Amino acid sequence: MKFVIAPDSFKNCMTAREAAEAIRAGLATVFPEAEYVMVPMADGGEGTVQSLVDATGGSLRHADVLDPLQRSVRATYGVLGSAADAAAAASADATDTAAADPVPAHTAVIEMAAASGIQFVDESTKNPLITTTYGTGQLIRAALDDGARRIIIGIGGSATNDGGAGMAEALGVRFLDADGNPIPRGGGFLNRLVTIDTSGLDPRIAETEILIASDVTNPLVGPKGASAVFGPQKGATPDMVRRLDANLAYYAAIISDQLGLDVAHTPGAGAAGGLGAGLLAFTKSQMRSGVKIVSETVGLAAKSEGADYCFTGEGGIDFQTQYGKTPMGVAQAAHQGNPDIGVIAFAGCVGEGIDQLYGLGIDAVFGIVPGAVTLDRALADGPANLARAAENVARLIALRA
Ligand SMILES: O=C(O)[C@H](O)CO
Repeated sequence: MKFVIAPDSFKNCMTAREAAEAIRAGLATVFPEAEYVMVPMADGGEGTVQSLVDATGGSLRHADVLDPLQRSVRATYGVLGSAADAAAAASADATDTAAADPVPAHTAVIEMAAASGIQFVDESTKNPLITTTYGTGQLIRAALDDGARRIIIGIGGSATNDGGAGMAEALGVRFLDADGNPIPRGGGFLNRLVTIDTSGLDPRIAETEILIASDVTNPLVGPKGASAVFGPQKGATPDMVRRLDANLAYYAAIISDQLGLDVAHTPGAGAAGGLGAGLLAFTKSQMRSGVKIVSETVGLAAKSEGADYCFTGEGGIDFQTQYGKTPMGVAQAAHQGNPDIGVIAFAGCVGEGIDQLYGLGIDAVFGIVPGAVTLDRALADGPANLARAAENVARLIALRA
C-alpha cells in the first residue's frame, strides 16, 4: 500500500505537518509496512510558509520589518529547499519520503500577514486609513537579499488598505504629492498622489518572478472591492469605506495613466487591501490559485503516482471547499498523478453541502470529533481524534485490501 498524506493545518489546533503525522499514526496502526508520502499542504494563507518549508526541506528566515502601524517587528518567511537540501531532510527523517523532489532554486515564500497582518492591530488601534504594507515590501527585499529570484507570496488576512503602495515604497518606488514630496503611508492619503516615480525600484525586481497566492478574487474597487468588502473588518466606518474606495480608484487611475496598467478590476487585485493590485503594478507577478502553487511546488501530482489513497483535511470542510480550498486542490493534483487514487478528507467540523464535493474528486469526508464536546476539548484532542479517525478508515480499507 502507498498512502499520500496531504492535509492543510487545522486552524488553532494542528499545523499541516502535525496533522499529517496524526493521520500517519492512525493509518500505521493497521498498515505498519505501508509507504507513507508526507506532503503538508496550504492554500496560500496562514501556514503556507511552514508547509512549503517542511515539504521541501527548506529553512525559515527572519527579518526586522515595520508592522502595519510602523512599529518594528521580527517577521518570518521561508526559503525553499534545493534538491540537495531536500534529500538531506529526507535522510534525516527516513520515514518521510516527501522531501525528495527538486524545487526551483532560490525560491522564497512569504505570507504578507507575517508583516502586515490583522493580528498586529486591536479594537483600539485598527485604522485602515493609516496602516501600511511597507513591512511586506521589506520582507520581499530580505528575500531578494537571500538570492531569491522566484517568490511565492500568500496575500490575505491583512490590516491594510493601501493598494500595496507601502510594499512598493519599501522596494524603492516613490509616491509623490503635487510639491514633489512623499505622501504619508496608508490608504487614507492616496488622494494626495500626483506622481509615481519608479526610477528607484530595486532592479532585482525585474529579474524576479512573483507568484501571488491570493485568498480572494475581489477586484480593487467598487461594491465588491477591497474597501467595501474587507475594510470594515479592519476598522473602517462607512465614511472611511467611501474614502478608501475613492482613493484606491484614484490610485488605480494614476497607475493606468503613468504605468499603462489597468489594475482596478483584475480578479484578486483587491486582496489584502489592494496589495494584489500593487504587486501586479510594480512587480513581475502573476495571480494564481494558492493551493495550485503549493501543490506544484511540492510536486503533489508526481508523488501521487502509484498511490492507493490520498488523505487530506482541514479544520472545516463544507460546500465552499470546492472554491479553491486545500482539500479540493489536493484531490485535483492527486488525480492528475493517478486517476484511480481514492481521496479521503478529514475535518474538525463538517459543514453544509459536502455532497457537492463528491463529484469533484473527494470520495469521502469524515468528521473527526467523536461526540458533543466543547470547542476547547475538540481542539485539545484534535491530534488524537484525527489519528483515531484515520485508524478507523484504515480498518475499512484493510477489509478490501
Ligand atoms: O486581507 C484582506 O483584506 C482579506 O483577507 C482579503 O484578502
